[in-house]
Amino acid sequence: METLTEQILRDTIRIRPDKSHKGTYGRVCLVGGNAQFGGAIMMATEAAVYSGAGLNTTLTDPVNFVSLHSRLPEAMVADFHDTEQLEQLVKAATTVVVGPGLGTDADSLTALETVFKTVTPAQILIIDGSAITLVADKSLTLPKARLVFTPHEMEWQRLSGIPISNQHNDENEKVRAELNGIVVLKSHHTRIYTAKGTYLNPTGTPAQATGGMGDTLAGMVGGFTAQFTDLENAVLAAVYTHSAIADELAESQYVVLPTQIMHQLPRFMHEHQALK
Ligand SMILES: NC(=O)C1=CN([C@@H]2O[C@H](COP(=O)(O)OP(=O)(O)OC[C@H]3O[C@@H](n4cnc5c(N)ncnc54)[C@H](O)[C@@H]3O)[C@@H](O)[C@H]2O)[C@@H](O)CC1
Ligand SMILES: Nc1ncnc2c1ncn2[C@@H]1O[C@H](COP(=O)(O)OP(=O)(O)O)[C@@H](O)[C@H]1O
Ligand SMILES: [Mg+2]
Repeated sequence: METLTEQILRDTIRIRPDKSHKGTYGRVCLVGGNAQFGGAIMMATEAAVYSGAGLNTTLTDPVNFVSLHSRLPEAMVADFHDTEQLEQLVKAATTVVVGPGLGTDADSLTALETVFKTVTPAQILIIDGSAITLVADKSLTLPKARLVFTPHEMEWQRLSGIPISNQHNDENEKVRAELNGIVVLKSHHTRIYTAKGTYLNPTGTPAQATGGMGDTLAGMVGGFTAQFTDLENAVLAAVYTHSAIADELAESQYVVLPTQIMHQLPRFMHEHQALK
C-alpha cells in the first residue's frame, strides 16, 4: 500500500490555460437531497462548484431549490422526480454524482435506476451515501461507466458483505475488482482501492467527524474528476485535499465544518497548482 504525499496535488491540479472557458472544466450533474437530507446535496454541489467544475446542475427534491439557490446561485437546479429531465442532464454530464441525501424510498430508487440506465461507458459516475445503500439492499445491476464508490465503513459492509472488523486490503481489493471501479473506503484512515494499486491517505483529523463531511468529499470528487483528465489521480487528489484542508483548520479549531473546508478550496488549489 502506497501512502499519498503532496506530490499527488502537483500531479493533478493544473494551472489553467488562458484560452479556456467554462466548457473546458467539465459538467457535473449531482443527484440527491430528498425532503429530509437537502443539506447533503447542497454541500456536495457547493463542493463541486468550489473545486472549479465549469458547470454544475443539481437534481433534487423541489423543496430544496430556494435554499440551494439562496446560498449558491452558481448552480442550476432541476426536479429529480422528472425522469425525462434527469435523463437529459445525465447525458450532458462529464461526471455524475449520485447519492448524497438521496434517501432510500421509492422515488430515490427510481432516480437512481434512471441514472444507471442513462449513463454511458465514457462517463464518470460517483456513487455515494444512499445510492450505495440502495445498490446493496436492492441488489441493483451496476451500469457500464467509469465507476467511483465512496462508502464509509458501514456502507462498504452493506455493499461488499465484508464486516467492518474484516475490511482488510486483500478482501477489499477482491470486491473492488468485481465492482470494476475505484473504491474510496472512508474512515479515520481512508484507503483508496484502484486497478493500479491501493493508497493510504495520510491526511485527516477527528475534527472532521461531523455530518456532511462525506457529502462534501463526494462533490469534490465530482469537481476534480470533471476537470482533471486522469481519473485515478483526480480521485486521489480530491481525497488528499479534503483532509489536508481539515488538518490546516484543525490547528486552531476543535471541529471543522464541511462548509469551511469547501470555502478553502480555491485558495488551497491555487497554492498547489502546477504545469503539466
Ligand atoms: N445534512 C444532511 O442532509 C446530511 C445527510 N446525510 C445523508 O444521510 C444519508 C444516510 O447516511 P448516513 O451515513 O448518515 O447513514 P448510514 O446509516 O448509511 O450510516 C451511518 C451509520 O454507520 C456507522 N458507521 C460505522 N463506521 C462508520 C464510519 N467509518 N463512518 C461513518 N459512519 C460509520 C455510524 O455509526 C452510523 O450508525 C446519506 O444519503 C447521507 O448523504 C448525512 O451525510 C448527514 C448529513
Ligand atoms: N476521525 C476521523 N479522522 C479523519 N477523517 C475522518 C474522521 N471521521 C470522519 N472522517 C472523514 O469524514 C468523512 C465522513 O464521511 P461520511 O460518513 O460519508 O459523512 P456524511 O455522509 O455525513 O457526509 C470521510 O471523508 C471520513 O474520512
Ligand atoms: Mg456519507
